[in-house]
Amino acid sequence: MTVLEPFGARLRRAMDERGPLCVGIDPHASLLAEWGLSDDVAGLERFSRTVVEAVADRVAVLKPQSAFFERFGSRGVAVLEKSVEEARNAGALVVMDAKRGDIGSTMAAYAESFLRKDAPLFSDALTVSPYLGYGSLKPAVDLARESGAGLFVLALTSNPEGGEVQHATRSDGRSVGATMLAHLAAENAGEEPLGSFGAVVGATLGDLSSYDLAINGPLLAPGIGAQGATPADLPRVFGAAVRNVVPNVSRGVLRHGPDVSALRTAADRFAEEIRSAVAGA
Ligand SMILES: O=C(O)c1cc(=O)[nH]c(=O)n1[C@@H]1O[C@H](COP(=O)(O)O)[C@@H](O)[C@H]1O
Repeated sequence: MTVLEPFGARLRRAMDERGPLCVGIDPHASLLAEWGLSDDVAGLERFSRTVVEAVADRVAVLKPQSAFFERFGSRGVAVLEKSVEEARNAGALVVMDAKRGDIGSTMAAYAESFLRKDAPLFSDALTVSPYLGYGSLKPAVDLARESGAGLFVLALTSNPEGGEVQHATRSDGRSVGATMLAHLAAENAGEEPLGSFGAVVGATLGDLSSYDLAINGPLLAPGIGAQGATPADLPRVFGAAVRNVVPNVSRGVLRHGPDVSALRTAADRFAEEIRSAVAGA
């Protein structure tokens, strides 16, 4: 089996070559309807194929949201498998957005599902939740390292409800979100050109200058488009860390379908706005 180069190195190269945009594959029932597709496996397959065809050859990352596929049971998961394969074949990195998190022994099984190189759903990286304790993610960290894959750990999420957990202060005065960032910085120490263990930090959060975002790893930044953030917000939110930001746009691009060239144009427009915002930072 070929050994993959570490995810962080592959991601850095993809960001340099294609720009950092991540397009989400989020087949909401409402989007299937807007695209004139049926709310079934055939509609799901057409939707996902169209997004891959439109953007997998031009963006650094595609992020399928697993729930929208799981909704259709095993046949939906089969579509997800195919989408991952097609997107990777077209040169995009795939971040599986499944937000897994469990006690360590069960976490090992989730890791086997997404991070073992020959698993049917193997993805370049996986979103994970550390709220059973960062240490519970160890099996995923270990297998990701072995496979050349990565993780995106929920640190400061884009939704307004996240603060009650993530901004909570520990007895040592550090917030829970900052603690997750510190764990990731330790994971990525010494890695070049970029570590493989990223944080999810919402682009919607405003000024994050009180957080140390210098984790030497990627920062997946959802919230642009439908949740109200814009590419122009990125330098203000992320400061010097903006060069490691992978901004995600899902509905902001997807609402332009089903026309392939309209989807491409929308993705290109976001990519260009992101490029100029980051260049001016
Ligand atoms: O991990 C994520 O991707 C994620 C974390 C977060 O804090 N906020 C967030 O919106 N997401 C995901 O990012 C995508 C955002 O979609 P749009 O709001 O349509 O651009 C969805 O798939 C969310 O599940």
